[in-house]
Amino acid sequence: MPQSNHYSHQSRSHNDRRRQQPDEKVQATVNIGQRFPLTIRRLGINGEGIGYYKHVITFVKGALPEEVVVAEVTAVHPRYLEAKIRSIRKPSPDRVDPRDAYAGEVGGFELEHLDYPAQLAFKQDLIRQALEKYRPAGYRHYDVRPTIGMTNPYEYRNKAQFQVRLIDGHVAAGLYKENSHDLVDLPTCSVQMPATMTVMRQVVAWLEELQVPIYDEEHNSGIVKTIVVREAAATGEIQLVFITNTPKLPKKHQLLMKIAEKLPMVVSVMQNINAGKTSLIWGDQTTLLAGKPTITEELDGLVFDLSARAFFQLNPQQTKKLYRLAREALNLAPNETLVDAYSGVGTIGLSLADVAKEVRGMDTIPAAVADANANAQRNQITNAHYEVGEAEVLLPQWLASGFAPDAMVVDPPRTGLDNVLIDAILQSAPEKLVYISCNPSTLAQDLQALTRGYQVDYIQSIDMFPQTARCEAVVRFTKRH
Ligand SMILES: C[S@@+](CC[C@H](N)C(=O)[O-])C[C@H]1O[C@@H](n2cnc3c(N)ncnc32)[C@H](O)[C@@H]1O
Repeated sequence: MPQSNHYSHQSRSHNDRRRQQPDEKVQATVNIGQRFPLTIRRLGINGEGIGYYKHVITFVKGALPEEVVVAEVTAVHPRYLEAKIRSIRKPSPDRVDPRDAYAGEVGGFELEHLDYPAQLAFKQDLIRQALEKYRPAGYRHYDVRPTIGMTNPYEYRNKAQFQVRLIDGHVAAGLYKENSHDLVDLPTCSVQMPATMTVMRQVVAWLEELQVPIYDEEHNSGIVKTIVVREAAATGEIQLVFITNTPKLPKKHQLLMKIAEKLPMVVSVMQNINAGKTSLIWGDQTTLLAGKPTITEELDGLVFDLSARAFFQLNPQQTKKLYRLAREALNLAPNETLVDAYSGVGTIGLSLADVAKEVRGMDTIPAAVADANANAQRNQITNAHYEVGEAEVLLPQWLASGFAPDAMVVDPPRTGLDNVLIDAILQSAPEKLVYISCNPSTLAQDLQALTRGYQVDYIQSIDMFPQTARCEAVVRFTKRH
């Protein structure tokens, strides 16, 4: 789970400046291990409770607004403190017991102790907080709509990518503790689609039973490093990938026989070879062990063949809602051309191709673009085309060659839009503009620039990752005339 820094509501340059100016007063008066009572005022962008100890902003993991906790300092930084909860003197009425016992230990469960309606309110509020920090003209009038949640905010993730290690002589599969390589075994996981966990745990049990050598990071020995299980929600097909240290996978035939006999939903078994000590999970070479090389997913009538490395949104139920929001916001006419910028495997643009004259998209990852064009073909879509390149380079080139899009959807990574791209958007001024954001902070910054040429009609947040602090939003703009 990617983590942004605590000051991510502030401008990047401001943030850097603060880091270069140590506040010696804080360092001199506070020690690691020091304890004090603290009233929590709000949640930060990573879901930690925020309080002020002698005016110094203090981030307390697991604490909730309105709680009074005894905080114990775990890190002293030039301008802020990090702390853990020692005890809770006054709990929040929104505090609930997390379903996953390990929720506070590994990334991806930052809000599991917060009641779901309060999680949704937090995500709406994060956007408001970010906008207030930047104060773009007229921000107070923005219509920041209540976050669209899930009826069941569990069992939504279609993919489990778990590290495999030996712990006390037993095969464990799970996630690392934050900022470490200490593995936490996950026998259950409330946010995973149930079949992904059934397959994961069964395979782990067979690895142990057959005594398949498990990777040992310290000695760079052993073989199985990671197991990836992905389910196509619409068809129920599952792909299983063994990521290994060597091309050889001992007991391969026994494993494949057991999988064929006991796990009929697994229609694709792959092996990816990633040799040696490396921080990368995937290696370059992927081979087919059994079944077919892809699983078939469907989204709003479109079909996608997903290979092991292909990107696909992790929450299929909410992805449908997200793309419908984009469709409503763009409200395309049949004679309009659309740019799908930061297109990934083309799912947004392809889902809109039926209501557009032409879709052009781009992404920096060649494999994603190849998938996008293959996905277009697979669905007999002839008016969509994807190119490899940076949005900030390709869009100006397209404009220079006379292409004048009527509509544009941008879905950038957490870093937001490049300034050159913002200038190109303002210059070409497509009539319709929709921004899909996964980071309220950079969204707020980009809105400041975009409101030179556009007005914000509304900001609709949608919860793509319940139980986490991640926040996604769709912004609809209207061009200023
Ligand atoms: C949030 S994902 C969007 C994926 C896609 N729109 C979807 O719905 O699945 C952001 C994408 O932007 C791509 N990307 C990152 N920097 C880029 C750039 N400068 N120009 C174009 N694409 C970029 C990444 O490769 C990634 O696929």
